[in-house]
Amino acid sequence: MTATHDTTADLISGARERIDALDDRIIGLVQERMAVSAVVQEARITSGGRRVNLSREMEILGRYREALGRPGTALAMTLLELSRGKV
Ligand SMILES: O=C(O)C(=O)C[C@]1(C(=O)O)C=C[C@@H](O)C=C1
Repeated sequence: MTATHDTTADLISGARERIDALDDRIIGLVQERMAVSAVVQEARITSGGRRVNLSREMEILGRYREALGRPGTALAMTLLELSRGKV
Protein backbone atom coordinates (compact mmCIF):
# COMPACT_ATOMS: atom_id res chain seq x y z
CA MET A 1 0.00 0.00 0.00
CA THR A 2 1.24 3.52 -0.81
CA ALA A 3 1.55 6.28 1.77
CA THR A 4 -1.57 7.92 0.29
CA HIS A 5 -3.56 4.71 0.75
CA ASP A 6 -2.32 4.39 4.32
CA THR A 7 -3.44 7.94 5.03
CA THR A 8 -6.86 7.34 3.52
CA ALA A 9 -7.32 4.05 5.37
CA ASP A 10 -6.25 5.70 8.63
CA LEU A 11 -8.62 8.59 8.04
CA ILE A 12 -11.53 6.24 7.40
CA SER A 13 -10.84 3.98 10.35
CA GLY A 14 -10.36 6.98 12.66
CA ALA A 15 -13.61 8.53 11.48
CA ARG A 16 -15.43 5.19 11.88
CA GLU A 17 -14.21 4.95 15.46
CA ARG A 18 -15.70 8.39 16.09
CA ILE A 19 -18.96 7.32 14.40
CA ASP A 20 -19.14 4.18 16.57
CA ALA A 21 -18.53 6.29 19.69
CA LEU A 22 -21.24 8.76 18.60
CA ASP A 23 -23.65 5.90 17.90
CA ASP A 24 -23.01 4.49 21.39
CA ARG A 25 -23.87 7.89 22.86
CA ILE A 26 -26.96 8.26 20.66
CA ILE A 27 -28.19 4.79 21.70
CA GLY A 28 -27.60 5.72 25.36
CA LEU A 29 -29.53 8.97 24.89
CA VAL A 30 -32.41 7.13 23.19
CA GLN A 31 -32.55 4.68 26.11
CA GLU A 32 -32.50 7.59 28.56
CA ARG A 33 -35.28 9.31 26.60
CA MET A 34 -37.37 6.09 26.74
CA ALA A 35 -36.95 5.90 30.53
CA VAL A 36 -37.93 9.57 31.07
CA SER A 37 -40.89 9.21 28.70
CA ALA A 38 -42.07 6.15 30.68
CA VAL A 39 -42.11 8.27 33.87
CA VAL A 40 -44.35 10.89 32.19
CA GLN A 41 -46.67 8.26 30.67
CA GLU A 42 -47.02 6.35 33.96
CA ALA A 43 -47.78 9.54 35.90
CA ARG A 44 -50.47 10.49 33.37
CA ILE A 45 -52.02 7.00 33.34
CA THR A 46 -51.95 6.77 37.16
CA SER A 47 -53.84 10.06 37.35
CA GLY A 48 -56.54 8.77 34.99
CA GLY A 49 -55.14 10.07 31.68
CA ARG A 50 -54.09 8.32 28.49
CA ARG A 51 -50.69 7.01 27.47
CA VAL A 52 -50.64 9.21 24.36
CA ASN A 53 -50.71 13.02 24.24
CA LEU A 54 -51.09 13.95 20.57
CA SER A 55 -50.57 17.70 20.92
CA ARG A 56 -47.24 17.09 22.66
CA GLU A 57 -46.28 14.63 19.91
CA MET A 58 -47.07 17.29 17.27
CA GLU A 59 -44.69 19.71 19.05
CA ILE A 60 -41.93 17.07 19.04
CA LEU A 61 -42.46 16.18 15.37
CA GLY A 62 -42.33 19.88 14.45
CA ARG A 63 -39.10 20.38 16.37
CA TYR A 64 -37.34 17.51 14.63
CA ARG A 65 -38.69 18.55 11.21
CA GLU A 66 -37.44 22.10 11.73
CA ALA A 67 -33.97 20.92 12.70
CA LEU A 68 -33.54 18.02 10.25
CA GLY A 69 -36.13 18.36 7.49
CA ARG A 70 -38.48 15.58 6.39
CA PRO A 71 -36.25 12.71 7.65
CA GLY A 72 -36.38 14.47 11.04
CA THR A 73 -40.11 13.75 11.17
CA ALA A 74 -39.44 10.06 10.50
CA LEU A 75 -36.76 10.04 13.18
CA ALA A 76 -39.12 11.65 15.71
CA MET A 77 -41.84 9.12 14.85
CA THR A 78 -39.38 6.29 15.49
CA LEU A 79 -38.32 7.84 18.81
CA LEU A 80 -41.95 8.22 19.84
CA GLU A 81 -42.71 4.60 18.91
CA LEU A 82 -39.70 3.43 20.95
CA SER A 83 -40.88 5.58 23.86
CA ARG A 84 -44.60 4.77 23.98
CA GLY A 85 -45.04 1.75 21.68
CA LYS A 86 -47.23 1.61 18.56
CA VAL A 87 -50.45 3.62 18.65
O1 LIG B 1 -44.57 14.41 26.96
C1 LIG B 1 -45.41 13.55 27.25
O2 LIG B 1 -46.53 13.86 27.66
C2 LIG B 1 -45.07 12.13 27.14
O3 LIG B 1 -45.85 11.25 27.52
C3 LIG B 1 -43.77 11.75 26.48
C4 LIG B 1 -43.99 11.36 25.02
C5 LIG B 1 -42.57 11.28 24.40
O4 LIG B 1 -42.00 10.20 24.40
O5 LIG B 1 -42.07 12.34 23.99
C6 LIG B 1 -44.64 10.03 24.95
C7 LIG B 1 -45.97 9.88 24.71
C8 LIG B 1 -46.86 11.01 24.42
O6 LIG B 1 -47.78 10.69 23.42
C9 LIG B 1 -46.12 12.25 24.11
C10 LIG B 1 -44.79 12.39 24.32
